[in-house]
Amino acid sequence: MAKSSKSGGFLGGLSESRKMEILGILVMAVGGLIGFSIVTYNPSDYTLIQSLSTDSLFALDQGPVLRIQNGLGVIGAYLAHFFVHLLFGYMSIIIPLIIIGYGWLIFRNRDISLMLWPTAYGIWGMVLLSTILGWVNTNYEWVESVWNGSAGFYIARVLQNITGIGSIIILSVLLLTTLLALLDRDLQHTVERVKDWIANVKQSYADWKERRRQKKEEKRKRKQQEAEQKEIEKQRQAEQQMREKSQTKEKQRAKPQTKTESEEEEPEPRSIDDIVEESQKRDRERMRQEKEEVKSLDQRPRADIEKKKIAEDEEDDVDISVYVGEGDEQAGEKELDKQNKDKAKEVPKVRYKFPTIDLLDSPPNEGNDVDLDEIKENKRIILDKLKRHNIEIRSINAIVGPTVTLYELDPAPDVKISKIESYANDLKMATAAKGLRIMAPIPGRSAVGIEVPNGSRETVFIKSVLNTKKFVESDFELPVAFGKTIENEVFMVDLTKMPHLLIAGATGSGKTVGINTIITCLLYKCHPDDLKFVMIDPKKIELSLFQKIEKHFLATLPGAEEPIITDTSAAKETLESLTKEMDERYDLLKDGMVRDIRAYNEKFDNGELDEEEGHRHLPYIVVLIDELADLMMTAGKDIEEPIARLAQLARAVGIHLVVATQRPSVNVVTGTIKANFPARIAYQVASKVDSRTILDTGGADQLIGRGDMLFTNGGGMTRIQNAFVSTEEVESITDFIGNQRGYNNKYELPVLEDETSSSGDIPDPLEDIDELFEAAAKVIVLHQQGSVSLLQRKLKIGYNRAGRIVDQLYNAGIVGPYQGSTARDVLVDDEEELEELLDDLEEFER
Ligand SMILES: Nc1ncnc2c1ncn2[C@@H]1O[C@H](COP(=O)(O)OP(=O)(O)OP(=O)(O)O)[C@@H](O)[C@H]1O
Repeated sequence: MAKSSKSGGFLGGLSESRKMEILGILVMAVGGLIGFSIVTYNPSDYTLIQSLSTDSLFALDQGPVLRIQNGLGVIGAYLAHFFVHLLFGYMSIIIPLIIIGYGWLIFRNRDISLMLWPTAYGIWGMVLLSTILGWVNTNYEWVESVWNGSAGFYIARVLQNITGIGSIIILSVLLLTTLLALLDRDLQHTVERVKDWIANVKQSYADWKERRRQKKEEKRKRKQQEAEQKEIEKQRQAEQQMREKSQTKEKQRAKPQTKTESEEEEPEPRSIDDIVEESQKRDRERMRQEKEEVKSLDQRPRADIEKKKIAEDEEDDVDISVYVGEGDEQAGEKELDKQNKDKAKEVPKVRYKFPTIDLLDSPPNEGNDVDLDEIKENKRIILDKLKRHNIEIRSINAIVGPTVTLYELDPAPDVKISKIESYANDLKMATAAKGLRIMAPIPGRSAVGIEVPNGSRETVFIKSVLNTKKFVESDFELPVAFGKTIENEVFMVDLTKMPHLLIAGATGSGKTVGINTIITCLLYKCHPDDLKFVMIDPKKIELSLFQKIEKHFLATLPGAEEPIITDTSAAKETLESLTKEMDERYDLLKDGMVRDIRAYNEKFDNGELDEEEGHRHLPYIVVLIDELADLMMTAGKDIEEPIARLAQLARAVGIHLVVATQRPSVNVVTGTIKANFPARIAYQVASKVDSRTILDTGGADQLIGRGDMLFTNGGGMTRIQNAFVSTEEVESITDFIGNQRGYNNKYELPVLEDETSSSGDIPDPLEDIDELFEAAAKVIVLHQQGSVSLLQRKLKIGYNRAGRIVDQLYNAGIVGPYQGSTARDVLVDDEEELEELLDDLEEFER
């Protein structure tokens, strides 16, 4: 009793944590000693200790005890016998390791439940390994029994008795799954990784074969060229010899008359004037022929000329000619992949494979079957209607597109073209067509156009658009092939030229598919080093598929919880951060003395700009907003302002906006937004008013949905059938990209200065003043620009430190308050004034 109270008193004087530390050390020591006894195990020790009497342990003569080889003496010999011989052989070392693990956690005062999984894995691994070794020992005696111990041996025996030779298969499978689970908790992921690895090996092998083939081909060509060269040389020499021979013969044969005869044989030397005149004659002839050819062609714009006339109908007095555009020339099946493979090699920084064309569905049939009966019927109705209103038509061309057929009417000279438009509703009723669009006149022509939807429409598959020479060979920076025009031509634009795009369309009209088309086009042509997306999706589902390409293509704020922004305040913050990125990029461009991102990247890639000074390769950033209305309703001006600012200025620094909305009302698509988005797409909208809001004219209300769209870039208007890209296709592309390793660090947008800490008043302005404060003040006054990024670059310091210094400069009255994404004003005009201010501050400090 007394003893225990005494010890309690001794321990009671220690803090709880110290007690734990002592306990931890004790536990670790026990583990260490057991481990020591196991590693110094010697089978002969046990026989020896059995022969020892208790007396010998206390005898001064240590003779027999000294023969024990275990490092922990007699106790060690017993312990090692128990763990190694009786239990799991040397594999039992795992037990003391686990004990040490527990000891460490106790010592560090951590939750010992952290050891639960390692304990379970450790014990399981120990039993499994010793059983496998026991199995090997039972059957082949390759290993000594000290490796498996009696328990391992026994379990292996029992297992073999029950399952025969299958026992080793069971053990192998258990070992494999344990290893996989240890290496990677997610087995599916592992399978994917193994598959990916195999694919990479295959790819490398194919690349190697291709390179070898190319080398062989080059060698063969070189040899062939050499042989040809030799042959030519031989011929030349032979001719030379012949000429020399014949000349000498000639001279010998008729010396007196040489002059006249040789003059007759050799062609008359031609003067320069003769040659010029001849070539002019040839040019005149060629131009005459070309003019003839052009005359024989239709005199309409280029797109129209390529249409193929497939039928003519002269049943009544008005001719109708039916044309179907031939479409763009298809590229070879693997041409895009090959080109992309080469492109990927140009960026050795990251191993990246472009999505391959076989991830896309092939169109089931080539082209659209033209329904001539339908065309004749429509012609009859149109003519009939117009005749009743005394409008005479001389001829009709029908151009059959994937979704609609355009009837181009050539009215008699005395017909007032605008009159035809007023009969639109009449015509609509007569043709029973859902969306009938009348162009009176077709811009720039004296013809009237009536677009009537086809009875059966053709789906324009994305593959049939991407796998064309036009797309594959395009050298646009951000090529987007929306789909096909009425002439069946691929309609392609460079997003960098637009430079921003506003999309509107009622729900279900094909906006999301349209955005997916844009992303798909870009993914098939742009390397992740050159392109990042910022995806804002308040509807939360439309863009979620692209989460998988996060590691490659998405740019977010540092520490952002979701790669796709769905929440309004995060959207606002991201847009503001983008304006900051824009400002920083402008600073970089200014510093690099270039005018746009293309020239900047060229200069940087050529090593003309110093990374140390903050220069970096700038990827294009495409900002996608799927549903502007949701953002505008909740945040209004806060969202509108950064969008307008980006739209006004971001073009040169490679930031492009694609903004979509299903509610093209004036409070969503405001004047400010509209003014900054010259390129617009309208899918089907509910009313003419909506159409006017987005296109400044009617027409979108007459579209027929499912990707039927009108595109305008400020000038004319083009009707396009949007290419269809299915969810499954998007999934395969994103899986293909997402399963690759990607970048170690995501592309992060700049952090916004915390308004509260930046503009709020800090009690003591000179508290913890930074060592670089003075230097920073000088830089800022010299450049007359109060920006954090300037300090980062000039002083080579991190963002946070630069931000802190700017706060201190603000408190010292050197720069003005925080102004969102623009740099702060500098309140000190020159160095002299700065010196005075700094002197005052020093005095104040004292
Ligand atoms: N280019 C296209 N070709 C063929 N079908 C299309 C095309 N675009 C859209 N569709 C069809 O129209 C449906 C609706 O398209 P989508 O989801 O893109 O519309 P949306 O305008 O985004 O609608 P919401 O605003 O409700 O999301 C698609 O599921 C698809 O079946």
